[in-house]
Amino acid sequence: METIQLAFNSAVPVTPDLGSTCFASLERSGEATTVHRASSDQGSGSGWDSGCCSGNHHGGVFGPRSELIFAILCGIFLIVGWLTKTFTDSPDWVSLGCYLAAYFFGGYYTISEAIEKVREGRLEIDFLMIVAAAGAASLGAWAEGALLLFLFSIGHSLEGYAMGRAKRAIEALSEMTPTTARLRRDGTERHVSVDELVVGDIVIVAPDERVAADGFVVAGETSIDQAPITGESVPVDKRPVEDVEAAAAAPESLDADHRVFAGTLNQSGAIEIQVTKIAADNTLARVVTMVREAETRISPTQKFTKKFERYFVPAVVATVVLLLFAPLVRDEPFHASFYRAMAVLVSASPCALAIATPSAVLSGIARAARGGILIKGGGPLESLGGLNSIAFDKTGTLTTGHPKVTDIRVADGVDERELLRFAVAVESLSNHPLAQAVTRDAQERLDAIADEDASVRSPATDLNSITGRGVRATVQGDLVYIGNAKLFTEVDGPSLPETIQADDESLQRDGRTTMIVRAADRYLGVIGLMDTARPASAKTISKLRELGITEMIMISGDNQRVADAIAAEVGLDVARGGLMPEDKVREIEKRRSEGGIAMVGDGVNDAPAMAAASVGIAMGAAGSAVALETADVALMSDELANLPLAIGLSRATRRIIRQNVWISLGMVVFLVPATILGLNIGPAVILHEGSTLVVVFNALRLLAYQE
Ligand SMILES: Nc1ncnc2c1ncn2[C@@H]1O[C@H](COP(=O)(O)OP(=O)(O)OP(=O)(O)O)[C@@H](O)[C@H]1O
Ligand SMILES: [Zn+2]
Repeated sequence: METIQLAFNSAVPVTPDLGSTCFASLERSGEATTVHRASSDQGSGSGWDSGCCSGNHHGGVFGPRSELIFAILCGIFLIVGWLTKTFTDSPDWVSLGCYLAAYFFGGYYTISEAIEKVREGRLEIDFLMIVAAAGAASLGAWAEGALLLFLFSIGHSLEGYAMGRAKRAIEALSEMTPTTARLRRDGTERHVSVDELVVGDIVIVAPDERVAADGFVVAGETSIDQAPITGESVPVDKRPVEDVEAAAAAPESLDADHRVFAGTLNQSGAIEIQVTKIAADNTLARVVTMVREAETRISPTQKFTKKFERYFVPAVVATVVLLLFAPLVRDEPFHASFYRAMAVLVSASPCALAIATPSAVLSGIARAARGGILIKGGGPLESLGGLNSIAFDKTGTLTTGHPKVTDIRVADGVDERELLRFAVAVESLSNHPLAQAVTRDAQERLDAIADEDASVRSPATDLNSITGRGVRATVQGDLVYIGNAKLFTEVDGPSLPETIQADDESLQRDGRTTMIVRAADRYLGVIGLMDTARPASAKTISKLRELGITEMIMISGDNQRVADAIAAEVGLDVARGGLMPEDKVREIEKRRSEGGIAMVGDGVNDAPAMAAASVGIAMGAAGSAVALETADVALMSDELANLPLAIGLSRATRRIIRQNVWISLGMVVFLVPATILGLNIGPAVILHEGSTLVVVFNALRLLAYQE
């Protein structure tokens, strides 16, 4: 019976059936994926359905390792049988008994699998093995038959075991979340299952405990090891939010020092958190689901190998049938021809080829996930490894995304307080990073220069954002516009006065992002903001350059001067400023045609550009559901520093895929003529299985990939 253990949520149908690509599955089951649900009697072995040559983990009397143990028993009986026959005078039935036992243990899983596949109309290599072994027995060549079964079963149980390892590396992620939480409700504390938690619950997290739910801190201070989610090695400090209601209303816009994620490890302080996501919906659960889905997406190389097999399989079948007619042209008994044909079939079965890419993709994705990088399938993984250009968004990607108000230039005859009040009223409705900075800093300045009661402030209504330009809202009946100079060339009303224009330009020359404020027909002034480059950006860029990324550009909606300043600071070649989202898309497409290009953004307003790129990479995806869903590659941490790891790993994966394809094809190319010319089925099986194992273990090296 073929089973695969889905450690949890067995409703997720995501098991690639590598088997459907295997030779000899005389193509009745051409579908790409087949689902094998866990059967309840299975142990903990999260096997991998490498279908092709079985390779599954079978449960059984010895638990999840039964298949391997059976294979070993087969080998032992084979040796004992051979020794007694060769070196003792014991009666024949002793060695025959041993061989029969060897047949039983070696053939048990092979037969049950072959039967199951034949029922599904698939004729695979296990069936051939049985035929060959039975043929051997009927000719009295018990030892040879047992050797075949032994080699076949040991090879495939090892292969299944190895693939299970890669699979477990992913499943391990999901085991990070605790199953129970300490819930405080109605003044009492009790342990409940995490599935019972609802949004708004207060959960207590003790020191050295894993956080039970996604949420934000409402009491206590601590630092948290977020490595399971973001791959960051340094714990992140956490402190309570100031305004619980506001935090609950918009948990996604909270800073990293308030938000916590299920599965991360609390360090020394006890904290209370308010739950923002139910268990099934938390970041880790979503990541695990996506990683599982990712494994099933077919990569370009896999497409190629499948196509190859479509032509290859019929060719081999034809050859084998021809070989069966050898006695017509050669003087040899039929069983010799039959054996040769079987040996050719084994040799030509592209098991190694079928598993070459999926094993590497699986290991690569698992290794990336451990580093806080979610790669959504073999496609993105392979494209990521082949990149030579990367485009970056500016705000929140290369810069911290937390701009500060640095300058306030008031127009002649305007009271600074008026400018600030309008700005705060309007921008408090927007959640653009610039707006957040204005709301915070201008309010602070307002508090400093005019000790007024904030409640008398007139609120703004009807906020409209004008993409790439700014915002519009109504305050006390006045239409207020805030945005860049371009905005005011496009909207009705008086055009930009020269003084304002001069202020705007002088601020820009100092590398400031600027916003001009106009209420009704009056220009009130210009606000200058500055965002600083992330400390890690420059180092990351130079690492990427070392990795051989030749072209790196910045595409920004901010003005050209700011774009240039930041680009120079972090070491980018080209900066394009003043771009609308559609300009960004055009910029990407222009470069895409010259080869692969990735777009790195924070996933909020960069979605079109990310979609246009060969690979869309989102940063800070742990904090943004949208970024997590839409990107091809999601860097869970809000750090660019993981990008070189992602690219290095993808390159290594591509390299290993290439090696694997050569190894598997090479073995077929060698074995087919060799068996036609007389190589025995025994060595053919050893080499065939050997190449399959080499391919899988080669792929597993990726699990240990270091930057
Ligand atoms: N809420 C706002 N208030 C004032 N001006 C704004 C606002 N939103 C956008 N702008 C103006 O529009 C410009 C472009 O904004 P947009 O959000 O498109 O930039 P972006 O492409 O995300 O920028 P970056 O490349 O810096 O990430 C800003 O530089 C600013 O001048
Ligand atoms: Zn095989």
